[in-house]
Amino acid sequence: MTSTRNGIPRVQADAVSYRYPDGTTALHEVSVRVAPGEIVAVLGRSGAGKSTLMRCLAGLEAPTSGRVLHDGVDRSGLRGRARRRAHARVGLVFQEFQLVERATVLSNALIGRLACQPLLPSLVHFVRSRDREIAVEAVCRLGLEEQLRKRADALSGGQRQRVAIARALAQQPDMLLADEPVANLDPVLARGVVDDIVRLARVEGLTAVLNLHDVELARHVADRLVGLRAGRLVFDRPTASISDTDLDLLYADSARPLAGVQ
Ligand SMILES: Nc1ncnc2c1ncn2[C@@H]1O[C@H](COP(=O)(O)OP(=O)(O)OP(=O)(O)O)[C@@H](O)[C@H]1O
Repeated sequence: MTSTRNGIPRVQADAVSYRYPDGTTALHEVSVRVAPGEIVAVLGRSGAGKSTLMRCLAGLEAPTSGRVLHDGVDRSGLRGRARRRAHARVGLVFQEFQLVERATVLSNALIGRLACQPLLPSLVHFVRSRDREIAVEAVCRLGLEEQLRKRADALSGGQRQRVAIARALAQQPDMLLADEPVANLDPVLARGVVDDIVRLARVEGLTAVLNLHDVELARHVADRLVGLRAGRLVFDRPTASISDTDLDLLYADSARPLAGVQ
């Protein structure tokens, strides 16, 4: 458990359980706290509940029981503009990039700005010059200035994911949540993109929570590792304190006992 100087985590899950409509319970009373500026990687086997936890932390799903607090506040009751503002504070990056393929890099980044606007201007795609500046700056920070006017479908996989990160940064979030952000990329590109996310998070003082399949990469970049197994929290500790044995047990066949892991 990590707390900030004033004791309030950037995001926390308190005894979060999540059950899908078909009855699958994906999370069982998971509690996690992430301090401002902290880089946390979520690990676990396929089906362990990583994406579900990410979606709960992002506020995209409401827990079946338990609660999620952002800066100490439960945002689930927010509606309208307050809700949009709250959502804009969390920048999301997904495996599938989710770009508008036929739009330019700049237009895709500008979508991040629309998330910060009141509903009406965003519906008519009204773009203020300040929004454009912020979007251009985000694209440049990802090293894509040469590609500003290119269409998203004309970019490589690594460049496309960088556009998705630029879109998230253009929201000027205080937290980045990246759910398998590099699962579609080769290992070298994957490392480059994750390094970019972490570098930018550190420079901007952003909190970052990453769901990563590559354990070594996670160990390399994260301050803390959260291990999930069959929807239950197995560990949540500083990276340096997680041993190979902890990781072996996290990924072991379900028939094997979990004794000794905490
Ligand atoms: N829409 C859904 N409806 C029903 N069950 C679901 C749904 N999405 C996920 N699940 C189930 O919830 C559990 C957790 O899934 P989740 O996607 O969170 O795991 P994960 O650790 O992210 O897996 P992966 O690494 O394969 O993406 C799994 O048993 C999965 O089958």
